[in-house]
Amino acid sequence: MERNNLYPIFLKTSQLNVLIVGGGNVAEEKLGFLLKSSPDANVTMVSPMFRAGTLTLAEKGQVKLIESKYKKRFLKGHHIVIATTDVPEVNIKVHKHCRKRSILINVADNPPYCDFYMGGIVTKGNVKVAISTNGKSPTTAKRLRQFFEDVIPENVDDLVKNLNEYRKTIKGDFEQKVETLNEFTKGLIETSAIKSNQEE
Ligand SMILES: C[C@@]1(CC(=O)O)c2cc3[nH]c(cc4nc(cc5[nH]c(cc(n2)[C@H]1CCC(=O)O)[C@@](C)(CC(=O)O)[C@@H]5CCC(=O)O)C(CC(=O)O)=C4CCC(=O)O)c(CCC(=O)O)c3CC(=O)O
Ligand SMILES: NC(=O)C1=CN([C@@H]2O[C@H](COP(=O)(O)OP(=O)(O)OC[C@H]3O[C@@H](n4cnc5c(N)ncnc54)[C@H](O)[C@@H]3O)[C@@H](O)[C@H]2O)C=CC1
Repeated sequence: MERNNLYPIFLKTSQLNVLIVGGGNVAEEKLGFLLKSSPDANVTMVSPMFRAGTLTLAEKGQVKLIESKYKKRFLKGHHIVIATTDVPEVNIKVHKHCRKRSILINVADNPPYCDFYMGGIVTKGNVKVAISTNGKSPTTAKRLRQFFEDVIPENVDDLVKNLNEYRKTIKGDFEQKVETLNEFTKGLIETSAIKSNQEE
């Protein structure tokens, strides 16, 4: 069976600068998903035109809009770039410039030119789940995202917060703490395993 070898990480986008090249449909979609997951992300967009919806989204977040064609000087200070123009040569040029500068680049909807893929993302309080199909079926990533949005309970965050409090009260060395926390949370997995077996 093929397997997904990508390594997911959870970026602190408030400490990073993201550049989106282009201001059309795809740019707006990517910006929308980015801000949905990370409303505090620092984003700059460069494009000769922006959609009305993009302007609205930009007002809600830390988004700077530059009305211009792409120039490589706009890469300065950016850690991550998403290229979305409708001119393939421009996207490929952005890719080349980023590679030269070791900046991570995603050419939206163009897997061979992506250092990373955007994923389907579910956020429930402190809990976040990110989904990738290895670029094979973004639609499946979207459907799985919708599925997990439904099935992960809203109060999962209470569990995390309670365990965080409990964690502070446990005495003993690191190993004892790990053991206590594992013993305490064992039931969570067993209960759901029993439940799903019963449902089958
Ligand atoms: C490889 C990847 C690179 C990247 O863009 O990062 C990529 C590539 C491509 N997307 C395409 C199209 C569509 N993308 C979506 C939706 C999403 N696409 C996203 C990610 C990714 N898309 C990365 C892989 C993720 C993974 O590993 O699974 C999501 C998860 C996140 C996000 O966009 O932020 C977001 C859902 C978010 C959500 O809802 O939660 C839909 C569905 C819809 O809009 O209803 C369609 C139309 C239906 C279809 O075609 O499937 C095409 C064909 C373009 C063409 O036809 O030319 C390619 C190119 C190709 O596959 O070759
Ligand atoms: N719209 C969609 O759902 C999908 C689009 N695509 C592809 O993705 C690409 C982009 O699609 P859309 O966003 O819909 O196109 P679009 O035409 O809505 O947007 C393109 C954007 O790129 C900007 N742009 C053009 N040249 C530029 C330059 N030199 N520097 C900076 N910005 C520049 C334009 O001003 C515009 O804002 C196209 O190649 C399209 O074929 C692929 C899959 C789905």
